[in-house]
Amino acid sequence: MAIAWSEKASYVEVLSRPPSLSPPVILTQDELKKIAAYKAVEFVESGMVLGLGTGSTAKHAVDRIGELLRLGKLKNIVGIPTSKKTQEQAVSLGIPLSDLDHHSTIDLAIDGADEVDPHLNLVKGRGGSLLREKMVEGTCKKFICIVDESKLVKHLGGSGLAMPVEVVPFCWKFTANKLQNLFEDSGCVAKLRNDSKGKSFVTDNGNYTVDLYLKKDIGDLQVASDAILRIAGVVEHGMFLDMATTVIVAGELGITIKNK
Ligand SMILES: O=C[C@H](O)[C@H](O)[C@H](O)COP(=O)(O)O
Repeated sequence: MAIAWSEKASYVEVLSRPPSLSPPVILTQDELKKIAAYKAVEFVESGMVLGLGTGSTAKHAVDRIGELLRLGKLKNIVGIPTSKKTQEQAVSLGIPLSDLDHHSTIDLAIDGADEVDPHLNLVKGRGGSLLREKMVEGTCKKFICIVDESKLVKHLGGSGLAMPVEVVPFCWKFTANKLQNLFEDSGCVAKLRNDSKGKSFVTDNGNYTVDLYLKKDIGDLQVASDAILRIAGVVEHGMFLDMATTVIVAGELGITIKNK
């Protein structure tokens, strides 16, 4: 049975719905993202230093944190945003902000993902952010990843969708060719990402993004990660290996919380 959206509650955790209640509404993907995000925010406590993620799922979590601060249900939160966009959102919500230079230990980070494998490894960056996310989420005590169930995969990178790599603009074609050749056996095609105006997409850090499209999965992820990072010109890639401590999945049958 599909999860039902309650008009009274901001989210619901139901596996079935009493027949006496009004007919359930099938949730949209965005509503599922919101459910996962709100669940994650239940782990936030006053006084925490929080990594604030980026993307359409993380946006719901940041909104919720802002709301709880405004209502006085959370106090003394410091947010470390993982992108300029999240920074703007947090500022608009009145969330006090800092950065890694001033807070090198983060209690909890909450962020979305593009793919999640059964070992809680992630692909991130299809929305344009990955480097700041990796810096922030790599230094937190707990990293809760929030997704709707469409993000679950058996193997990272095998979905035919982009595996993002942030590269320096200098001779990006050279770097893209190196990346494509590295994964030749997986039928890799490396493409520079463009923005909505058809110009090279520029990250928050002034870099470009090369998206790797793979026909097969890339085998051992740690080996692939190390090989990518050895290419001069690569800044960082979107595989977040062994980083998420918890993944909250919202789906048709309710919420699933997977812990490392
Ligand atoms: O670049 C974007 C980030 O890594 C996002 O967290 C990721 O793409 C998931 O985004 P969304 O929640 O919008 O699906």
